[in-house]
Amino acid sequence: MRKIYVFDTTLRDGEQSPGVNLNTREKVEIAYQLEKLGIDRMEAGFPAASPGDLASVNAVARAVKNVTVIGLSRSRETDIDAVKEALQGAQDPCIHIFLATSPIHRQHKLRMDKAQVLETAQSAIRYAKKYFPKLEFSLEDAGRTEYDFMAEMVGMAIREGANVVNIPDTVGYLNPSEYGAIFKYLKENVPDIERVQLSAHCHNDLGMATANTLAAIQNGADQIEGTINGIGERAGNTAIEEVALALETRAEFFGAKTSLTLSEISRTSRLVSKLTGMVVPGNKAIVGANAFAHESGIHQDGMLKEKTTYEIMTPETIGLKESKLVLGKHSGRHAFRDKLSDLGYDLSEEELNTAFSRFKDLADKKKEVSDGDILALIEEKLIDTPEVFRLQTIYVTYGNKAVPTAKVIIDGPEAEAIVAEAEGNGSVDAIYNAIDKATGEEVTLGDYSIKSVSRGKDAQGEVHVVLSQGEVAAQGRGLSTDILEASARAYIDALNKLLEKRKTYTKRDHASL
Ligand SMILES: CC(=O)SCCNC(=O)CCNC(=O)[C@H](O)C(C)(C)COP(=O)(O)OP(=O)(O)OC[C@H]1O[C@@H](n2cnc3c(N)ncnc32)[C@H](O)[C@@H]1OP(=O)(O)O
Ligand SMILES: CC(C)C(=O)C(=O)O
Ligand SMILES: [Mg+2]
Repeated sequence: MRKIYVFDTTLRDGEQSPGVNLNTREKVEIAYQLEKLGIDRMEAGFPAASPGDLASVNAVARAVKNVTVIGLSRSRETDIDAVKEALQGAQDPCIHIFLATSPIHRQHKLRMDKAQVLETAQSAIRYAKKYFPKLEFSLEDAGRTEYDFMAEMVGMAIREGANVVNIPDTVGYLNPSEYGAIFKYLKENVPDIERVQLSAHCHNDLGMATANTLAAIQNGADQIEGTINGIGERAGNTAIEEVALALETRAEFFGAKTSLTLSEISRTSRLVSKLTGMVVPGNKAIVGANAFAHESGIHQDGMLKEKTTYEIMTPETIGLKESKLVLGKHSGRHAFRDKLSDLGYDLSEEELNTAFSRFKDLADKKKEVSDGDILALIEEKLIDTPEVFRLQTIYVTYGNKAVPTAKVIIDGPEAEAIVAEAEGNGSVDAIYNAIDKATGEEVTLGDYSIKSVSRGKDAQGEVHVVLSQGEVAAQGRGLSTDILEASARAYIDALNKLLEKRKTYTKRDHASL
């Protein structure tokens, strides 16, 4: 299996993401984690950019031991001197010099012709080579550079002693076949090309960074450059984790591998996201929260029967504990039963069907149904009290300067709809007064409490009430994404239990008479 070297530039190109600014302590923390991940080379920053970046690169250079530490430099002696200073103390230092080669950059940005670009790069490499045995040279915007000029620049870099030559698609312009073709062309047309490693550095402007990087590997690239989570300038860089997992998962196709410790990927991703403040989208390949999560019933059923039906990689590979079967409105009975069994419930087919239909009602109202939701739903269902009264509808009118009113429609003992309206000193009080009117029962509210049983804006509220009537008391519980509805449900639940208890209380009383 061919080894592909990993050049991580999270701390340099990644930090160029608008809004990201890592201080020295944060850079060192990420650097230690990258070292654990097993990257081969780490670009720690651009020392000429600021004294702070120079100091950070130096701190990283002194901290990590098993990784080549790299500093970026323009083709200028002052920048090279800054890298020299920054990499003092590094075990294995390397300088990375770049100069743009495309006609657009030559004409508009550098205002140089081809000969000047060649000469500027050549003298920079020559100067840097006096201090750095290891040197990488990048042809910035190589992707939009003429083939023959690219070959000329690469040939010059080889003769001047570069160890790695990087062919960046700086603006993410190319497609995989075009990018792959560049590597093939250079391999076939540049004398002594085998004396250097060729590197791929892609940007994701058209969403093709990973595909382009893989195309480069297929066409002979020895090194890939990228960042964790694909962060970076504009739409970002190639996401290292994507390339590493593509090579791992399709090893038979690519015949190449990185030497990353893949089980550190998830941890590294979380750290980079936390310290850069760049949130990883849920659907991001490999490290997104949904990358190993399944919500649809058909997929969950497949997963429960055989994981390879819907997972081409295991979550354990990247250091996650397990895949997630998320219960939501698209879930089916198989996943629901599995969740209940995890929670310690073994329901009969009939109980399961009832619980499942209540779960679907809840799932229609909530994005994700949590374990807490399910426990509440099941426990509520298992208490087998006849529903003398059943809540149909509530309407509440509330204004901080008006008296709250509530209207309830309740199915009564004969399944008849009873309508009642009442006022109260709050919305819940108005609802409870309306229920009292509708049911004709005189009860005393002893206790009322409310708590959230799940998280987020669409969390379910669980209301507990205690009602009493003479010596008989009963507690009830109501669950809903709306706390007023949960309050009404709890009240009616307690009332039904109270009526049931009252029957046995009266019988026992009569028996003892
Ligand atoms: C594709 C990439 O990711 S390249 C890396 C991009 N990263 C960064 O730019 C982050 C760090 N940069 C910085 O802090 C600043 O740009 C500095 C300190 C490097 C330079 O700042 P300034 O001296 O104020 O110059 P400024 O950034 O405005 O302009 C860049 C200058 O460098 C020149 N330049 C650009 N690339 C190169 C290069 N590879 N080699 C030599 N000169 C270059 C430009 O032509 C321009 O020169 P000019 O001033 O003669 O017109
Ligand atoms: C500095 C170079 C390698 C770069 O980041 C790019 O061209 O994208
Ligand atoms: Mg870049």
